[in-house]
Amino acid sequence: MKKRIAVLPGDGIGKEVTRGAVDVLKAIGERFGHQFYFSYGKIGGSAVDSFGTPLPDETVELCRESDAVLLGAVGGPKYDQLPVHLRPERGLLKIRKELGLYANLRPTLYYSSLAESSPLRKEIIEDVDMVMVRELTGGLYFGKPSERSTQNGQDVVVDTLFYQREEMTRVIKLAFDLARQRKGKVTSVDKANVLESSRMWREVAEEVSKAYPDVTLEHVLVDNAAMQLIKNPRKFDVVVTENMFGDILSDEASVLTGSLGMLPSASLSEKGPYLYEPIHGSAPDIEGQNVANPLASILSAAMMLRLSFGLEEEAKAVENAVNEVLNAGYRTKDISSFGKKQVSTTEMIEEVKATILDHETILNIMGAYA
Ligand SMILES: NC(=O)C1=CN([C@@H]2O[C@H](COP(=O)(O)OP(=O)(O)OC[C@H]3O[C@@H](n4cnc5c(N)ncnc54)[C@H](O)[C@@H]3O)[C@@H](O)[C@H]2O)C=CC1
Ligand SMILES: CC(C)CC(=O)C(=O)O
Ligand SMILES: [Mg+2]
Repeated sequence: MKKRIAVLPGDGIGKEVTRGAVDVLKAIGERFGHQFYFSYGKIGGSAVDSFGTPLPDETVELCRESDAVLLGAVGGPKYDQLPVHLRPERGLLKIRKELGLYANLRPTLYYSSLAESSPLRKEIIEDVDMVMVRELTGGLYFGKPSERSTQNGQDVVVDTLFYQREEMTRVIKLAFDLARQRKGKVTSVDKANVLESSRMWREVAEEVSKAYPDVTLEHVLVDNAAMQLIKNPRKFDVVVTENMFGDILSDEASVLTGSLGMLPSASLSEKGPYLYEPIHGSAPDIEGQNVANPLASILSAAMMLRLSFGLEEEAKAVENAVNEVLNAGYRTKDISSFGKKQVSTTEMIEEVKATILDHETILNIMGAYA
């Protein structure tokens, strides 16, 4: 198979972890005989430095011409004082909008070998297997007006939460379709006791559910959901929610796996290309130290193999390699614990790659005797 992949490493540890996903995709290409062509583009602060904008037209073009997009992360203190339209995060929001990436899938999976890395007790997190479906191109992050002004001598500020009913319907439908392939339960998270947008969200969820009699729908208010995620996470299968709630709850959910550095994501659109990125940010506090966990980015590459290219066996090979490396005791600093082998970002990437390629050697040897 031949595929073109746009790679947008972005800023901070985005660059460090994206190298891992690219290396792993190359190893998969080598083992399974695929040709992946990588083209690099700028986004975020690095694009501001080179082009004076967080999302140059060239980058949008590159993504549109590609079969899939791999993104690192954007942002950093260097850019915090820039006017809003030049902030790195604007580049990320804009590429999501430009590519119509309305649904962001964030799976949270229990890794038995990482049980001791989570601050939560093993009995609570054991066997957690949920997917958060986050609406990605509407809500507060995109609402207009979003501005400051002065009224009667007072500084005032407004952000707008805007949704069209159809924007809610399409992402909620996707969540129901996903639940049908999984454990058959959708938890719709909102704040319908206060927000009109959430009352519409709840209505839409009820409407959509009529076409899915085999899927159970429950509504949970977002504050309660934040608590249940920590207290009783096994109750969740597919969680669907609007943009900002999903952003916040998915960082919280990452604690169930052991680290923010473990959670991958896939952003889906009507026509593609889809975009894959770890859920974490550019982590300026650990940038340049070669300690970032590359597994969220590597697991995002596995999602790309599965969802964009239909390469299930290859996706499993990546996920199995990650599991094997964790089972063998290799740990970046964020998931490290007593008695384990603490490794750097680059060493972790090498371990995953070697595990993928080792299997090729074993398969070749077996082939020779078949
Ligand atoms: N998708 C994106 O590009 C995102 C960008 N951001 C941006 O990133 C910058 C930093 O934001 P923060 O609030 O610090 O969030 P962050 O997600 O970058 O980091 C939060 C904490 O988790 C740690 N962490 C994150 N990823 C890790 C990894 N792979 N391995 C080990 N530790 C990891 C960091 O060291 C930090 O202590 C800001 O400019 C923010 O706007 C934040 C979230 C998402
Ligand atoms: C620019 C932000 C919305 C990025 C973020 O926190 C995320 O997508 O998780
Ligand atoms: Mg976030």
